[in-house]
Amino acid sequence: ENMKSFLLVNDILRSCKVDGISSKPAKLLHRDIARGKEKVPIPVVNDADDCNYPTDFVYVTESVFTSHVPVNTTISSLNRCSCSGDCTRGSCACARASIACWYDGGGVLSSDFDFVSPPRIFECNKACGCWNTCTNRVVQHGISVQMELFKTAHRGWGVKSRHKIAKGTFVCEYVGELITDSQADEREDDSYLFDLDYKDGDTFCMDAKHYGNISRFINHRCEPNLTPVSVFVDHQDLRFPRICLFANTDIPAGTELGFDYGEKFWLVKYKHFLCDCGCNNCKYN
Ligand SMILES: COc1cc2c(NC3CCN(Cc4ccccc4)CC3)nc(NCCCN(C)C)nc2cc1OCCCCCN
Repeated sequence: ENMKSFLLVNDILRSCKVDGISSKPAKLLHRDIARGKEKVPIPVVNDADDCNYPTDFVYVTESVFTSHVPVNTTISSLNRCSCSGDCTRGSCACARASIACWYDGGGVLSSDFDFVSPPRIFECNKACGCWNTCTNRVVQHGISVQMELFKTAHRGWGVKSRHKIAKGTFVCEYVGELITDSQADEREDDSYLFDLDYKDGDTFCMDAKHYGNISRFINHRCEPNLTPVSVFVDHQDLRFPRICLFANTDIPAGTELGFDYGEKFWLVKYKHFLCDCGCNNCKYN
């Protein structure tokens, strides 16, 4: 008996042996902030302070409405293709509506994709003749990049990649509560707004404060590694583009993700705080 308990204690001591430097492991606060709603888990870690994981929002995987907004989602209004094989050729109507099918076989934007002024992408949809596996279907298959929600030292929560992300990879969609411009004008906390700038008249907005996904935690970067691209899938109502964040460069594992929030954000926020993105050409500090 003595020998057994000795070996047990010995085992325990060995397992919690402290190496030379006390490299405190990051505290895992939650194994999946999406609670299984995404294809991949999104763990929450915090080795910056004693805050718990965020609970002041509802995790949703697609944008939601809290009041009636007239979006045309009739299948008869959908432009569709009648491809039988793969939708990469110029003959695919959806690819043509996007100017070209910008995705390569692996679901990654081709190297000639214009990240400076990106074209709208019309993915193949529920009315198309092609297979669900066709090349022109990427954001509709959801998140496949492994990310982690982590507490930054001075910029609240942030999102980092858990593996290398190749340039052109779809990372995540900025989802939230779809509201009108005038409703947005009444929102006291505008920290999670995203304008769906559509020229002709009624502009809409997304507010990820109360309803959102992992994108709501992605911070601003003056040298962004993500670029928002407007994508249409199961409706083609141009007032409501799906804002999809794609890697605009190769992103090494463990790198914080960020996109350019733009002038409008900083016009409002620079009175309250300056940018702390740490990039060489930081524009707002
Ligand atoms: C801080 O960043 C943003 C603020 C925004 C905003 N702020 C208003 C300011 C006035 N108060 C007024 C107010 C103050 C206090 C109480 C109630 C109302 C209500 C909110 N309003 C609108 N659109 C609605 C108005 C525009 N239209 C009428 C010109 N869009 C915004 C987009 C922003 O970033 C976008 C990029 C960030 C991406 C990541 N999140």
